[in-house]
Amino acid sequence: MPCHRRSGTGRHLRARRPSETKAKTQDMTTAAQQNQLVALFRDATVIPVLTIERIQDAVPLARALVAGGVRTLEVTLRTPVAIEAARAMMAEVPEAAVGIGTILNPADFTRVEKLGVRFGISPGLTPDLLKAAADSALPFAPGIATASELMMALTHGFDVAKFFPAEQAGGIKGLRALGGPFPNVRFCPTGGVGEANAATWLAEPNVVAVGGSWLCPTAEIRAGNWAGITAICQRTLKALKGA
Ligand SMILES: O=C(O)C(=O)C[C@H](O)[C@H](O)COP(=O)(O)O
Repeated sequence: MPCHRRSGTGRHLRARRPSETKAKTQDMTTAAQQNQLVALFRDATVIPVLTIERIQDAVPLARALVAGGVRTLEVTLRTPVAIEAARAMMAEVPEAAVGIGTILNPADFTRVEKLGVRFGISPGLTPDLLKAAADSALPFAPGIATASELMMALTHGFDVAKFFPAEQAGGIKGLRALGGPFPNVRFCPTGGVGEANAATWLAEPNVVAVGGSWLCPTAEIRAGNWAGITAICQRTLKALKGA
């Protein structure tokens, strides 16, 4: 599939900086990190976008998702307990591959890279955020909705991107149009993806995974309906297997 080719942006190597908790080493390139991310995303297929309001929900929620076969989790920085929630999930639910979403600026990135999470995601990008991410060892997928944003991401070596908001920013037709000039970019569409259309998105050759909140509705989290969340995950994965 053409989507497996790398864009070959030729990342320069950077020296280890002792001040960073998780330093980028001399033999590490952004391209290698992007390949790690592709492997993780492909394995995940679906990535729940989690908004955790109460710290005590973090571990049972992660367990419910893992029980439903969904192991790669995006904890968004939308709530004050997000960082603590990610820490608790990593400590108590080692089967989960925990990442952080809604990274909006370099300060967020710095907080996140110290956590030891598997990946970072943002809904959009800024030059400062891309620079922070390119200097870091943490695999990162910037959010893009336009060709210009994608070009900026590529300039910094990022050829795996979150396409956000996927449905609202052109849907499958929009993604296909972007695939023309950028055949080597791999995408994780998020925003408006759900049980009804996940398979359609995943059938696109340049889509490595889809993300969304449908796997973990706020109402179910608030109600502590962990069995219900497990059931949504199982139903979704079953439908995708049959697709
Ligand atoms: O918070 C973030 O970091 C985001 O980038 C946005 C989320 O990924 C989408 O809002 C999820 O969209 P829905 O699945 O339609 O709810």
